Amino acid sequence: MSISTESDFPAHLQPYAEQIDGLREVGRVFWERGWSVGTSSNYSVVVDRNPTKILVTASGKHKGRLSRADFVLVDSHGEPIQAEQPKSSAETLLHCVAAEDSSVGAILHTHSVWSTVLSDRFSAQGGILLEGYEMLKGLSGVTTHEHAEWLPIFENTQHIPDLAAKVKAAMQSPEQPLTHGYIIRKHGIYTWGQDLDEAFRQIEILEFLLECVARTGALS
Ligand SMILES: CSC[C@@H](O)[C@@H](O)C(=O)COP(=O)(O)O
Ligand SMILES: [Zn+2]
Repeated sequence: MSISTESDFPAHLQPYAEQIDGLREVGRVFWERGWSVGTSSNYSVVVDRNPTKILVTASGKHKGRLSRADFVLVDSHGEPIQAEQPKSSAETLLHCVAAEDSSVGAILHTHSVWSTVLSDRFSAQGGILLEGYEMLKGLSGVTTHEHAEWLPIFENTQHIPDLAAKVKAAMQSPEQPLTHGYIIRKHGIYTWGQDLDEAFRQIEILEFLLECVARTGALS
């Protein structure tokens, strides 16, 4: 396991030490829960809005063992702000499209077993309906278990700009805008919040609800 020291903490990232340590803690917790095993997942925090600066995990890093150097600052188009940084997440553009909403301050992506399994099981329906659960109230703005949460499923692809364009259109859809997140088929979940705490809480709630759906199916 690599242990980071101040000497390998790049100077341009040092102003963001708090956010970086928050994202490293997310990686440790999600790894322990089996939601971010190996190099899967990516996480980000919006650290500036004028102009937009997003701190995102570097690509291909073990998310349970992120060092302080395993982060990249990108602009709103996913381009690195500073030269000589590691490569940012292969899915950086998915963070950028979510961050276009000015109320979004943090974006989290997990590769849990339940979201992966259910994304395939429900792909023909185009999404998963989560309704009737008390735990729905853990999602921002939801105040009753009678809420019906639609979690859309997008086809997986290795061409992230295409997927980012589809997610962007869905986020701006007047009929059914993406509110709390979405799933990528046989891949994982993306969610977000106004800050890292809110995004963390939302992924916990979504993971819990998906496990309920999956286990309910297994019982019938
Ligand atoms: C285990 S490979 C997973 C990747 O292809 C990708 O989906 C992922 O979540 C992590 O990619 P990364 O480029 O490290 O951010
Ligand atoms: Zn992924």
